[in-house]
Amino acid sequence: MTPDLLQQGAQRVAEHAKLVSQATESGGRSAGYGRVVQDTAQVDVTHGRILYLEDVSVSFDGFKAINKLSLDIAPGELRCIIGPNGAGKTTMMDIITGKTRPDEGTVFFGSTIDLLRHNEPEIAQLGIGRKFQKPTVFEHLTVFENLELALKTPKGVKASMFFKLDSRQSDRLAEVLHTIHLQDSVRVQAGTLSHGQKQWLEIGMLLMQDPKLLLLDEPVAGMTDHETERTAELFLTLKGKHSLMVVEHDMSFIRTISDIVTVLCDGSVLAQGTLDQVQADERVIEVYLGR
Ligand SMILES: Nc1ncnc2c1ncn2[C@@H]1O[C@H](COP(=O)(O)OP(=O)(O)OP(=O)(O)O)[C@@H](O)[C@H]1O
Repeated sequence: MTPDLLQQGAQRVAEHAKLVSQATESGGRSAGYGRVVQDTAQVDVTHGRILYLEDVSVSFDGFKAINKLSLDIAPGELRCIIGPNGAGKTTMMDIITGKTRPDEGTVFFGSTIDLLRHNEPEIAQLGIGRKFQKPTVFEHLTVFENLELALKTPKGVKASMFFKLDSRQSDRLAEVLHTIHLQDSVRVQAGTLSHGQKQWLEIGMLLMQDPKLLLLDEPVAGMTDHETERTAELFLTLKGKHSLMVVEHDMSFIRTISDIVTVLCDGSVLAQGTLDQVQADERVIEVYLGR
């Protein structure tokens, strides 16, 4: 980890603390938004790690899908994960997000939050957002409505109907629209967007909740070359403000966005380093790149 990343992480925590104090002052509806921010502000990254897995294993019917997996991610880092089919990439994300319980091992968010003590909704609330491969936006709603919906914290239909964005949330929505390059499509029905635009909208919906860590599974699969380039720009914008774990098979995309690449194989880390380093590793060539 570089000193830059440490500094970015510390700065992010300070920004969150400021937001929390502002949200508490404004109260009312913003208290819902503040509650989410407060949860994420509690992530202790002073040890330079936002995510930490050690000796994690899980078996399905006797088959070890994850085998003594250890890895950590620094605050603000954009980590790329590659590996052959069946390497355990999805299972690793399932474990981090609470969808799958490991048989053994340690999974920490920051240095104090034991993720194995939390369920899926709690982990999302703590500030870990996940994007699956296929876009899941609300096709009959507009881009604006999709983003607005991502913020709706009040429970129940009636509360949801009368939910209105406060000025902080409106600003956030405008900022997210700009980040995902959809400001010109704000009133467009999501169902009419291109595949790439739908993916960006779904990422925008996650960003509305200001996650500390984003897990993205094959984000550019099915995208045009132009959309892939725009997605690389988007991820480079998010890096530093959020921590990202990106699982992807598209090597030219990985080359554009990556600092450190982790290669998974048979449920554990086979190699780690720059893309050039891992691509030159004989073991990696054998199991994956040279297939
Ligand atoms: N619920 C399950 N029950 C049984 N086996 C499973 C289950 N989930 C995953 N596996 C097995 O665990 C191994 C790892 O699967 P996983 O989906 O995590 O790999 P992956 O690296 O994401 O692969 P891909 O690149 O194809 O998506 C595979 O052999 C898979 O068949």
